Amino acid sequence: MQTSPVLSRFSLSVQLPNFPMAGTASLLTQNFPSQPANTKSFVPTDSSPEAITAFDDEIPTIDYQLLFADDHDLRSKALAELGKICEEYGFFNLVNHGIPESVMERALKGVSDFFYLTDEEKKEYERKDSTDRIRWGLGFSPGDYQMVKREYLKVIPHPKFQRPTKPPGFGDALEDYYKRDREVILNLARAVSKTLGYEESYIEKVFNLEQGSDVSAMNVYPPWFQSTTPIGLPAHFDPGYLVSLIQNVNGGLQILHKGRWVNVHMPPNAIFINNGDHLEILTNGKYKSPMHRVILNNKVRRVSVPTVHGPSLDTFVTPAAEFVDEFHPPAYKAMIYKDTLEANDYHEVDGKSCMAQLRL
Ligand SMILES: O=C(O)CCC(=O)C(=O)O
Ligand SMILES: [Fe+2]
Repeated sequence: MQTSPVLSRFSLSVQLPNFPMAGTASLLTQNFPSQPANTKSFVPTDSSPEAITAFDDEIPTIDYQLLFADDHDLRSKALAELGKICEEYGFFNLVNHGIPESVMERALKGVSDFFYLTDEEKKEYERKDSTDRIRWGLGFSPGDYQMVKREYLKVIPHPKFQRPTKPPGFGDALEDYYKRDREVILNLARAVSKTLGYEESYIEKVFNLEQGSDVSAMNVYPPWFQSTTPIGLPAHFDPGYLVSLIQNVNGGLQILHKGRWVNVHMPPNAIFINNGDHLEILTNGKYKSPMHRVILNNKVRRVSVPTVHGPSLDTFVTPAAEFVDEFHPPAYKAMIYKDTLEANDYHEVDGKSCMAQLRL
């Protein structure tokens, strides 16, 4: 892996102009009683320019086709590489995954268009209950609910996708992408099972993926949001076993690797994958879930579509016996997947993590 000694500084240097809050101004005067009461200890307290700098280390790449190659040697080599990356990094760019660029573009365009709807139109999806299947909302600055950093739309692609009905065609575009994304992730889970020494259906069975709970929290980070800090989404971990992410422009996502922040650069048409908390629990800490955050960029409007792929809601997630012995005692509490999400009030991506409660 090539390591750049050069710190790449985001050009914003925290001098964000006081642009008017286009499109969201009226929302800011409203009360959002269901916002999280706190953002826990993962919120970085230091958001000075130095604190948001990150390195441009190379992000590992996995060629999806090679994981399933007919050629035994090619396949074994690719699986060995996948295992090493899951253990040493916990994230990678997935290329050659077979999802047509047009499918990804259509989904991203749909998300972008959704966020251009009027506040009135979007408010139909404002949160009413923590289990709402489609939910739109604003992400705020830690500790300051006047300071908007991002807008999000959350949907549940699986087990039962309930499509947003506007703008026209958006639901279909999402459904198409989610279907293909899920296929890729299920195959990836098979490959990951093998890297752990199990038969390929291991994760599928132990997490009951037929009824697997997938959650997609689409985001837009417009450049005009007023900001005293450049953090668009505070540092956090994702639940689930694997998380997939696509975006419309490169840059903004940073991930913690070996104690330092790394800018996530994605080649065109790649899908960014990271281990989720529940893969970390299953492997008793072997395949760790990486901490990540989003830094605002005041030049571009960035849209991202992360999808958390999780066990079925009733799965009792516990470290697998194969990863526990007298030298490796269980490092995590066992808990039903739904309860871990509920303990977090379903705010999977708002700077909180179930891991704090699950680590022993
Ligand atoms: O927008 C991004 O790049 C990342 C979003 C994220 O981490 C999340 O939604 O969990
Ligand atoms: Fe995340």
